[in-house]
Amino acid sequence: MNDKVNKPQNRREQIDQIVVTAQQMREIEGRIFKAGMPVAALMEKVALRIAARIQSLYPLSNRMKVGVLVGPGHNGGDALVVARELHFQGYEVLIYRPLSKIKELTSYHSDYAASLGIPFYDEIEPFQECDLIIDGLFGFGLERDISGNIGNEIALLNEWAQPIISIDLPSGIHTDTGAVLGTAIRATRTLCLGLWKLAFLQDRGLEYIGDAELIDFDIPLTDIWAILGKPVAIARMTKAAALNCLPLHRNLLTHKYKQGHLLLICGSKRYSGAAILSGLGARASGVGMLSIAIPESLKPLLVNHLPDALIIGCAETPSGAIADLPDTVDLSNYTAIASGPGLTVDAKLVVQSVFGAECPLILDADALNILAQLRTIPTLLRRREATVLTPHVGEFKRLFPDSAELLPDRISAVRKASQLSKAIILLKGAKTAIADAGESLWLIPESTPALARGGSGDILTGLMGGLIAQPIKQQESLAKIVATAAWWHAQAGILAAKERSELGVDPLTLSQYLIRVLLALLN
Ligand SMILES: NC(=O)C1=CN([C@@H]2O[C@H](COP(=O)(O)OP(=O)(O)OC[C@H]3O[C@@H](n4cnc5c(N)ncnc54)[C@H](O)[C@@H]3O)[C@@H](O)[C@H]2O)[C@H](O)CC1
Ligand SMILES: [K+]
Repeated sequence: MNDKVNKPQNRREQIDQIVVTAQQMREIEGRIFKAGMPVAALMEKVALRIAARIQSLYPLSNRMKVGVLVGPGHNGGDALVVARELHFQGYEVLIYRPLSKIKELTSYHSDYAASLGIPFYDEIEPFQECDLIIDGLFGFGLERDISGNIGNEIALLNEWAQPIISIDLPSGIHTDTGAVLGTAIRATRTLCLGLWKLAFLQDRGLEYIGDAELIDFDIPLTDIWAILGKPVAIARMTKAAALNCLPLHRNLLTHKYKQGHLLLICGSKRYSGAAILSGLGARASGVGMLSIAIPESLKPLLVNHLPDALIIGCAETPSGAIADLPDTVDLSNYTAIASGPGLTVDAKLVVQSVFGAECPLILDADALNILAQLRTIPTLLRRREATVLTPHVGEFKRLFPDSAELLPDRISAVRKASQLSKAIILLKGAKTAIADAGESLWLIPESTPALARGGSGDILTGLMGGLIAQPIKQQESLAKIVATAAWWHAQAGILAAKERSELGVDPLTLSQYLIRVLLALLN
């Protein structure tokens, strides 16, 4: 066996990037059972790790009262094992079991818990005095809306103040789409079991999942690859994955012309700040050379803020937008071109003029709105080099109205648009998704609401353009480099929000925290 694959830190890094549907989880676990692992033994193994984690989060203190919600399936089985173990550790445990018809293995654990004298209830009232609730009603076996009495009791639970820890998924959340099926537990924290479920990467599940963490239970990588294949269709962008695409180490013999040359086309009289912000994002990327094409009248402003960039003054339209690039600009000089921030839709000609560029082209903001006014997909299909689009949902709907019908399932929507247009599409959101027609779909698992403000997208455009322009290790796909830029941008936002509060992450500050993220990675 290749010990590199099973070396713990490598294994855990690989596990952390994997995302599965309910069906894939079932098939992976089916391989484990087929290989001889008894279901009861796996439940015991998993649930003991859940119990240990809960005790570390909520150490026993003066007769802590813990309410355990037990559903009809193995999620309930897990919860019953946890209830038993907390009981033996001295917690005062109450069990809520609303359904009489339960799976056989779950019924054994239920009988044993009752034999220990743990009280059972079929209504939720008595749980109001609990210090902690453990939610084992439903896991990835939820098949339909939660209805009837359980739904009412969940609604009541959500109004109470005590913390709720959900096992595997918040009960009521669809494993794959993150949608609420009828009603759902609003968990303080969710302990996802074995492999990240797709719901954890969908915006919709966010407010029900709370803090998310993975409880690993040693699923062999070979069982995972056997079901998911390699490269996996959907991957979480993690620090380990990003490290390979970040400009952390430079060749000692390098010089500025070997570190890439980005052309940024941005800004207008109306939106001069966007040009500065995208320039700052590009500078933070470490790109060797940065050229910024802006309306001539903004030149003194840009030179003042970015003296290290080559500022190209362009002829202006009557509204103060870029009319066109000067004839002296030779697009073949650049290793990437990014266009969009602050352009306004009057800059139509210049955006069209770069579609022929023989280097990766990143389109954001008004460049996307201009593209949407043209025939989007035929225009993109004519490109011979990679095109990266970075729309938020509104821009996405204008660009790809058909694919947008799949929303709010963002993963399906962005994947379809990428397959139709052959472009790499980054769909912004609480869980940003990056789709490439042929490759893995990358998801950014963590972000912060602090980034939801004007200007942070301009930083991302510059950062991404600068990263793509650099000679990153060849074996990394462009989609992964795009995902790395989004991950880097989100990590800078998270770090800045931690130190300055969510209100303290203005785009200028954000650009300064980008380098802080690299420093943290290097130490
Ligand atoms: N499979 C394993 O080896 C392991 C599973 N783990 C845990 O088990 C659950 C998945 O268990 P499963 O029994 O398949 O599903 P659930 O526990 O989620 O139970 C659903 C159960 O309830 C029925 N049902 C579905 N929808 C509804 C509804 N709306 N109302 C009422 N009843 C409903 C359905 O028939 C199912 O039987 C997984 O999440 C883990 O927690 C172990 O942890 C690891 C090994
Ligand atoms: K649950």
